[in-house]
Amino acid sequence: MKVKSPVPKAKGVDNTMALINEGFEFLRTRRQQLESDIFETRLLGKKTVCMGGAEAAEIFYDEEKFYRKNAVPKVLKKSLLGNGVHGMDGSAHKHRKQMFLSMMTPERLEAMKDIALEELDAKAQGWEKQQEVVLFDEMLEVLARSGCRWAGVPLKEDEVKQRTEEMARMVDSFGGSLDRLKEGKQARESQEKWLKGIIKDARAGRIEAPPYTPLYIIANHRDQNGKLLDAQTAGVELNNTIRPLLATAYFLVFGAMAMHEHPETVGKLREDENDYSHKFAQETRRFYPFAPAMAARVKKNFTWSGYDFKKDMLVVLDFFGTNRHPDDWEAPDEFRPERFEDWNGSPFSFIPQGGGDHYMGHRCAGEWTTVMVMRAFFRYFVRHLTYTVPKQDLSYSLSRMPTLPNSGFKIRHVRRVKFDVAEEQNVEQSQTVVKS
Ligand code: HEM
Repeated sequence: MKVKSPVPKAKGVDNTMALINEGFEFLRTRRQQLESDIFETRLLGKKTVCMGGAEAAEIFYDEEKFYRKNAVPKVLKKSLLGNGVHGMDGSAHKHRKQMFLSMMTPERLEAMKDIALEELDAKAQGWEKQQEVVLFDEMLEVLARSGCRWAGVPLKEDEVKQRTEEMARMVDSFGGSLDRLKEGKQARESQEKWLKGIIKDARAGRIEAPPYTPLYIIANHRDQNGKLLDAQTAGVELNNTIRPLLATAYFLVFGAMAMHEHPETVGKLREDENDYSHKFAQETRRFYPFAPAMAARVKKNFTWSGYDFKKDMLVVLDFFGTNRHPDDWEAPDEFRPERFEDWNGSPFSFIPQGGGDHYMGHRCAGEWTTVMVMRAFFRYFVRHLTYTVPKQDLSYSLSRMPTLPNSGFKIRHVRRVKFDVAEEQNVEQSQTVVKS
């Protein structure tokens, strides 16, 4: 890690527009240009300290040093995140986080993977009759159906399109365009109303949810004060167990594209020796962009790396740039799944879904499910399907957040070659995933 003294300031009075225009590369490029892993700038008119790299991540996830309340811009609460676990701190956060992690037992992780495979296989049957399939759109629907089933949320057939689109719009909203933020906000309002109703129905016994489902767990969760969550908050948290699964669609499409662009990976995925599919999924999450950064505020004054962090100061951690930091990753801009063979497992150098400890901090509660679904789908793509990849625009812009290959990854001539999805469902993954 390199920090210049004094810590440099990025050029420009306010860099909000530069961040929106440059997207994923904004933080990394500034750190490279300024030759410092910490620099100052102004974002949304406020002085902001930006940092990247594993050591910076370790500090950022130290709960003694940082808090989350009011760190993320309000517009993102109204579109992407809602008013729930993401902005909580201290013991209230740990109590709420425990609620999410109680859903992630090995059995329930396997169940998520199995449900998702079943939905994928059902969808793939239709692909055989279609001339062309846009993988991204298909993945969104498969994941929306899977997430609702896993969460115990009833999703009527005539609601699938609307609810999938809403969740997709919320996920797509965070990159700064006003139109997308507005659409994300409308989608969130509709979802919160829907899920608030589902919570009320579950509490009144009108919907029966088995006790291991997120719907049951959230509807019956009691906060530290011993009271049930109000129905609105419970709806927000229920959404936090379904909506984020749709983010996996981005990684699935990037992974499919990686197979196409690195054909030597296909045979290795098919063989899956030494859990190659796990390494392939990890490298897909490291290499391809999804979550660009996270914000927090300084809890109390402290000095680190020669810089004075002042109480309440806004600090942004560069996720994308940390996943490609040359201190931790050799040839970081190359796609190499094998690099995970002897990876040291640091919770701070590889942070596509946040860093630190899942139980103690804000690291993503759905990281294990994400990896398992990715791995199972990649295995399914190479072992149970054949398809061709027509000429298309597979370029993707790093200035759009989130981003995706322009074509959404089109495939043609799809055939299912093995029809027994149970073969994949029987591949247990939770033991390997929860470890790393
Ligand atoms: C590609 C898939 C996903 C990505 C990229 C992703 C990314 C993230 C990120 C960046 C955070 C914030 C970390 C921080 O605040 O430091 C987060 C938090 C969270 N994620 Fe995910 N996530 C994904 C899938 C999921 C899934 C499938 C679930 C649930 C089943 C989930 C549930 C959550 C929850 C509840 C939090 C809040 C944790 C907290 O504040 O303590 N995520 N995720």
